[in-house]
Amino acid sequence: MRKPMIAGNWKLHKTIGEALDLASALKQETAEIDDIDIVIAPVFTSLAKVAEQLVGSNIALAGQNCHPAASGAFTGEVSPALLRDAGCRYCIVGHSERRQLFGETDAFINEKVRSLLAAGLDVIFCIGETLEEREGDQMYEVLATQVREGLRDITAAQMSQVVVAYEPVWAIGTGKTASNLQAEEAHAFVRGLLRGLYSEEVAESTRILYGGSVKPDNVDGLMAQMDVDGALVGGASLKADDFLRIIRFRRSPSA
Ligand SMILES: O=C(CO)COP(=O)(O)O
Repeated sequence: MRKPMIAGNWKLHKTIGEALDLASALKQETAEIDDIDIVIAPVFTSLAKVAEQLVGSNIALAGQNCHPAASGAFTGEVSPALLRDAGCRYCIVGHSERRQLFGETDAFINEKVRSLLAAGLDVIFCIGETLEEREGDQMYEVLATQVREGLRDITAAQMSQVVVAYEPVWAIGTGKTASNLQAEEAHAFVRGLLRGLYSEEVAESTRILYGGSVKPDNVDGLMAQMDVDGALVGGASLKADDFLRIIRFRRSPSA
């Protein structure tokens, strides 16, 4: 049984004060929840303060990005060890915004994954196709390449520290969620890739989150899909009420 994960990617939003307010509201309301992994990813400048606020909570902290190097002349970058030092347990890598807006390649993303794992952080590894790729029947090929290249040299044992997030680019910030069926098809395909690259055990134990316009009114249907193990939430994670409703998704009777 895979433990569900609900993660909030705050992207470039919120001052330190606003981040503390939201983290405090979430902490209060999730004190009793222990059957779901809850993660939030504020901007770098808020991490250390939010970490202090989250002590004693059920909420874990994630960085939104990192540089693979441990230290050095990399102006503007943050290393996995520094994220850990700031209180992070996770880091998001391979987000489509990083791939598209900052030109990140599969090879660079792979370097980050390896560096994060070596530093003892868990990885939320994002993949997803663009609308053009989907409509051009390239979706499966794109996902296969992203998984194979992004996870290159990651061992089966290390996969216990990796969560995959399927985020179709056309569904991010657009209000166009993938249908339950579209999400399930992609997730089942990704699980099949993990089966081929690793083993049945790795495929069955790795969590695959869905991301792209997850909202309170569509989370239940998505989470009812067999291969959807959680959500990576952007816009709706910025409001306590919405994010809490997503955390409290209704489980389908068979789940
Ligand atoms: O990119 C996302 C999470 O990483 C999804 O963003 P939205 O939920 O705003 O579509």
